[in-house]
Amino acid sequence: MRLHKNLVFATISALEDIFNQGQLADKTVERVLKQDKRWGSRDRGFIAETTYDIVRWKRLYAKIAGVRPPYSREDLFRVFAVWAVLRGISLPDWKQFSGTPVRRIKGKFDELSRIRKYRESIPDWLDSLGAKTLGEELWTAEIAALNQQAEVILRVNTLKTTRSELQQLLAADKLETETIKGYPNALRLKKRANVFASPTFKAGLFEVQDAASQLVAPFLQISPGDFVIDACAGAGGKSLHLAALMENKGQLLALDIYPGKLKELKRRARRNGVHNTETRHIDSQKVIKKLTQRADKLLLDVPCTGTGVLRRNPDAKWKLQPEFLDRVIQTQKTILRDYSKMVKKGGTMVYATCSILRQENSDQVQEFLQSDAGEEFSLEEEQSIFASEAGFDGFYMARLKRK
Ligand SMILES: C[S@@+](CC[C@H](N)C(=O)[O-])C[C@H]1O[C@@H](n2cnc3c(N)ncnc32)[C@H](O)[C@@H]1O
Repeated sequence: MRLHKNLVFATISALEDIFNQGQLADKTVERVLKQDKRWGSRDRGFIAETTYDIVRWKRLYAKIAGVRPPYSREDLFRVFAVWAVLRGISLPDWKQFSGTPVRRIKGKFDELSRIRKYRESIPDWLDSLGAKTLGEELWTAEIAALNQQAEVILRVNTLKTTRSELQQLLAADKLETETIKGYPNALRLKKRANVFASPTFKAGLFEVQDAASQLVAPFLQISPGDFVIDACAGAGGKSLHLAALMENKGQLLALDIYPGKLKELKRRARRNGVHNTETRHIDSQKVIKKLTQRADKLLLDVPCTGTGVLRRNPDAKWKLQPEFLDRVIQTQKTILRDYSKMVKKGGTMVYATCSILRQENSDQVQEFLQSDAGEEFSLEEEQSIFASEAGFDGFYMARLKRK
């Protein structure tokens, strides 16, 4: 592979914003990719994938390069050089790369690869917590799996098409896909591509959604005529799936504390041909109170550390702090206590996270069941999905029944 100056410089700018300005990796990459209209898909792919790669391996590469934050441009070029050397890419004779110690980089890599927190490029506190929570063996496998780049998985919008029809339409658009056993509405892209540019996406025939995430809506076991509440709906990834399973019948109420996310949900719902969904902004506790014992089915896809989705958000490894874990655990407790009141007697609730930490998952559910608010509930089924076992994102879901 030959390195092109403008692509490498664009990558360095992206890294500067992410590492030094604390900007989000996805938003930064999106912005940088708009800088030059002449870039083709391979150029864009290089910038996006290299940036993500270096974000993912930041601790390891910075240690090998011997640089510390805040990173100067020279530091970032050194980190970039480590990335290139470890991938066997020969460095061009630009002044930024002069004197790169290729043999030393390889030697340091071998030495640091023996220590998990460097090899997997994770903060000390997260490494200790993961090992304590999951046990050494599972954590070692899990963090390695969470450091792999996520594949592109689509969820077929069954309100508008079928899986085989979509597969054919995508193939006509040069997007080859394959089905995944055990995931009835999923298609895996054989080769990474920008699916959002496809007319099939614009026509609402699919959404991009990880296979593990596609298990959550069916886990709620909804029937078409149900009154369903998705209480932490965000921009509606799972609401759209719920609406499709409901076959546009019954009623789906999507709630969130951020009206901007609900606006995006409405836009996506229009594209998806969803007609049974209403959004409501939670601007006070009254919104929840008014819905007391109304829901046949309630989904609590609560805010969490996102430790199960590090494959797609590698910068979360650096943004996440122990204090955030404590705070989010409190938020989850409050949501479970207050929002569970919306479930009818005889109704069902699913509590879900994209975290692999027990503290946010089964511990929360057990504590809820033993509390006053959880008195009338019993646990019907729970499922922990690990990236190292399933090959998809890490997820947790528990289905509880109200007596
Ligand atoms: C894991 S995300 C939900 C993702 C969404 N269900 C999806 O599938 O795309 C959690 C959501 O909870 C929302 N949230 C945070 N605190 C909340 C609260 N107290 N009540 C309701 N929603 C809340 C966040 O804004 C965020 O959209």
